[in-house]
This record gives sequence, structure tokens and C-alpha cells, in this order.
Amino acid sequence: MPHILISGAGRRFGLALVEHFVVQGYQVTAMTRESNLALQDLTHQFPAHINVIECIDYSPDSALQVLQDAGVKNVTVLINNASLFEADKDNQQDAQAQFMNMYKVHMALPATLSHWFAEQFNPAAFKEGVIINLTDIYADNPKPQHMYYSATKAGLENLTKSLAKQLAPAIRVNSIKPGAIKFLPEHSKGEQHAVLKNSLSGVEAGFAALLKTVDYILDNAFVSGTAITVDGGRSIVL
Ligand SMILES: NC(=O)C1=CN([C@@H]2O[C@H](COP(=O)(O)OP(=O)(O)OC[C@H]3O[C@@H](n4cnc5c(N)ncnc54)[C@H](OP(=O)(O)O)[C@@H]3O)[C@@H](O)[C@H]2O)C=CC1
Ligand SMILES: Nc1nc2c(c(=O)[nH]1)N=C([C@H](O)[C@@H](O)CO)CN2
Repeated sequence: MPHILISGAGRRFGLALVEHFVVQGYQVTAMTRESNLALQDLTHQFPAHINVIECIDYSPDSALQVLQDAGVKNVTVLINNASLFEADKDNQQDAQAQFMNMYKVHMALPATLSHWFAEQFNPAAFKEGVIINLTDIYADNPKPQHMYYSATKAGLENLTKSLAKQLAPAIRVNSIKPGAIKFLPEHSKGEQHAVLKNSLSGVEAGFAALLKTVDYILDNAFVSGTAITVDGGRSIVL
């Protein structure tokens, strides 16, 4: 049975991924900064299928230590989902710290987890390994006032292609570029309307659209080194 490691698993799309796979009988290791009631409830419902590991700061060294301490092994799918979405800080000192944090979560952590994944993956035991990186349409066309977010997601896009070349043929590596999939609670109705006005679909798709894309990538052994855009057509309108 596939064993899936998901980062940023505690809420929103990460939590949707955990539920999507445990109900199918997959083994899931859910990496989160801090466990919560939602993860605990899923663990109670599917005790044999979920292993929650807490990585409080998503630093590469902490992530590796947590994986080692928990004895995580035989992972066949890695989904690099953890992310922080913030507008650029005005104060230069704060902005520098913000940039480093974005790099840590969007690039250093996925690269570290991907190399850990490749080292532990056993091609003799499993048909193939799969890595899926969650990037963003803003990787190609930066969002105003989100330079650090956009740049580090672009970096993850480039890492995806390097990893696909490095890890072939045993492991396939792809990215998903969402656009305006699911608003955050802090998005006002006005902000939501402004975003949806700039997309061909005009609707907020929700995480089901991303789950379908993850399933497509897992199901198609001829897809590697590429990005799949899921944005309701927003990227050609911007
Ligand atoms: N929602 C959308 O419309 C879009 C989403 N995306 C990308 O798709 C992926 C899933 O989106 P979504 O679920 O909305 O993302 P979230 O904003 O919920 O972030 C993903 C996960 O990252 C962790 N996280 C949140 N804030 C921080 C922080 N400040 N520092 C470190 N980790 C943090 C959380 O996991 P935990 O609490 O378990 O640690 C969270 O569940 C992300 O990579 C996102 O960038 C891209 C474009 C559009
Ligand atoms: N980590 C996140 N990244 C992004 C989110 C999110 O909710 N979390 N949302 C977007 C959307 O594009 C939205 O902000 C509309 O512009 C981008 N990235």
C-alpha cells in the first residue's frame, strides 16, 4: 500500500489530502507545525493509517530529526505542501527575515524532504516514487507586493525540474500551480470578488480541484518534470 508524506498537513489543502488518502486505505505521515483536533479526529477514525509528526519550525534539520525520531520509512509519495502566504514586509529588516523564512519553507524544506525521500525510496520494492510540489501561478507572473512569496515559489518550480532530472527513472517529480483555489478567512468579500473577476471561471474551485490533479499525477506514470496549472484560467487573464 502506498505511504504518503505530506507537509503542511494540519489544515486546508494539507488536511484535505490526509483525509483523501486515509479513506482510500493509504498509509499517511502528516507533517504539521502543531497537531490539532482535526488531525487527532482523523487519527482516532483511522488509527492504523495516520502518523502525525510535529515539526514546529519547518527547518530542514528539525524535519530530518522528526522523521528519524518517528522512524518514518518506506514512503512512496511525498507532497511538499507547506507554505506561508504573506505580503512583503515594509521594514527592510523584517523583509529580510521574511524572505529567509519563505526560502526555508518553500525551497529548503522541499529540497531536504525530497533528498531524504530519494535516499529512503526502494525501487526494488516499489514500482515508482512520486514527488508533488505545490507552487503557484505567481511563480511565473509575480503577485504585486508578494515578491518574496512569488520568488520562492518560482524557486520551487525550478527545484521540481532539477529533481525530476536527478531522480529519474525511479522517481517522478512534478508541480501543481494553483491559482485562486480557496480563499483564506482573512480575504474580504471585496478581495475575493476582485480576484474572481480576473479569472475565466469566475468561481472559487475549492480543494477538490487540486485533489483531482494529485490523483491524475499519481495515476499517470508518463508525467514527470512538468507543472500542471489549476487556476480557472486566471493566469492568462492577469
Ligand atoms: N489556496 C489557494 O488558493 C492557493 C494555494 N496555493 C498553494 O497550494 C498549497 C495549499 O494551499 P493552502 O492549503 O491554501 O495553503 P495554506 O495557506 O493553508 O498553507 C499550507 C500549509 O502550510 C502551513 N503553514 C501555514 N502558515 C505557515 C507559516 N506561516 N509558516 C510555516 N507553515 C505554514 C500550514 O500547515 P501546518 O499548520 O500543518 O503546519 C498550512 O496548512 C500551498 O503550498 C499554497 O501556497 C497556491 C495558489 C493558490
Ligand atoms: N500558502 C498559501 N498560498 C496561497 C494562498 C493561500 O491561501 N495559502 N492563496 C493564494 C490565492 O491566489 C489567493 O490569495 C488569491 O490571490 C495564493 N497563494
